[in-house]
Amino acid sequence: KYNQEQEVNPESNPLSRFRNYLRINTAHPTPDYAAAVNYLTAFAATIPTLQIRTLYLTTPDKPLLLVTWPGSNPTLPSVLFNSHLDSVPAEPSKWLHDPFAAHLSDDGKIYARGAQDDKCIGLQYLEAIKELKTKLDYTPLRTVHISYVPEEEVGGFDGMAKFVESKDFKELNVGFVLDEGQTSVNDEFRVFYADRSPWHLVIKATGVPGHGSRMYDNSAMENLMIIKAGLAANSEVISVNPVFLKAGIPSPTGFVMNMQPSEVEAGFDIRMPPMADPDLMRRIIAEEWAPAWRNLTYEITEKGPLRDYTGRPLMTATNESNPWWSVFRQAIEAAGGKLAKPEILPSTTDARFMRQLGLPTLGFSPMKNTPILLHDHNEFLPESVYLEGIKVYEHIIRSLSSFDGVPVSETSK
Ligand code: MET
Ligand SMILES: [Zn+2]
Ligand SMILES: [Zn+2]
Repeated sequence: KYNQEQEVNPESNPLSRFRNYLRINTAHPTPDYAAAVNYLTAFAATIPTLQIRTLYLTTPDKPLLLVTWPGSNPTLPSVLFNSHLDSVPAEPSKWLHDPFAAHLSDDGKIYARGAQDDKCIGLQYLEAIKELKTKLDYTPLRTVHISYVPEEEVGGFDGMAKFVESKDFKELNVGFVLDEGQTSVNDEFRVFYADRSPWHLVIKATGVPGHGSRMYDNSAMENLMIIKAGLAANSEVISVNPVFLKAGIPSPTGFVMNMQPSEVEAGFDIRMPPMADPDLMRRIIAEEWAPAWRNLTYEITEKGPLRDYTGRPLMTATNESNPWWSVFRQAIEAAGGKLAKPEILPSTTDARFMRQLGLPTLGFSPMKNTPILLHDHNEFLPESVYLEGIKVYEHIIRSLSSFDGVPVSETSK
């Protein structure tokens, strides 16, 4: 039965399946979730014993696909592998190849939006299970779940945030989670024990309007310019990046040039590492970046949790106190891989919602010797890296799902 797909389409192999998945346009603002879910469902259905369910936690246009490989001891906590269905948008005119054509270059690179972030892992999970099941006839001890969630790239609020609150999630009895990670530019795989939490900050300056030729104090532009913003070098510090500016008085030919505006606005993407003190940050914004005495007002939107339900920073232990950590690390070694020192992810993933529950969650995508192109133009993944990733997941899924150690329910510290 598992050869059904090959019989229907003899051309079907891991690389063609990956490229076909990449051709489904799930980029915002109009992600085709239904097509992605149908595609993954059709492939998962070719692998024996997999159970497939689609959940609707918000509206019918935002499905969540759940694939389950039942373990021989279903009372043990399960292992969850997560990936998101959606992608950030792409600007086709700035790419070498159509971002939704999954073009294969002569040197073996697959170009597509989502190639690294994170359609690779979504299919690699299934390919690895297919190998374990159909070639090795392996049966897991613990149940293995794969979740394909919508809306990660817009904050996860209609996706993973709803899922972790659901009865369906509780019934999975999850003990450990692997979610997406990031590319490594050298020969070591990277692994992430925390994310940074995003804040959106909009600062609005008002000031005295006036003739474009005058040099007076307290203009809106001058007030905005006093904002102190810095660029961060690594993921352990708070980063503040300006992402938009709104200013000027529009005219039919562009902007009025000889009037100084009375209002200007700037938006910042702030990323808070898990140890950051949110109260201190709020105070710095209020007192130093947007002081009212300079006619500055501001609005902060905190896009997700910084602490778990017991008040602790959202970090997963990567030492002996977390038995899943050793199992994971050994699996990478068994696959012939080297692991870099665990890091905080500079960006943000749905992992934060699972860490908030106290679930040990690592961020990992098996991509090495590859430039970091997430959210960038010309995102690509070499075929060889994709195929090696399947082998790595075979080791990981096998090790985690056969781990018979005492599950620790509260291991995130
Ligand atoms: C705003 S929530 C995070 C969305 C996306 N994964 C990012 O890191 O930018
Ligand atoms: Zn991602
Ligand atoms: Zn992303």
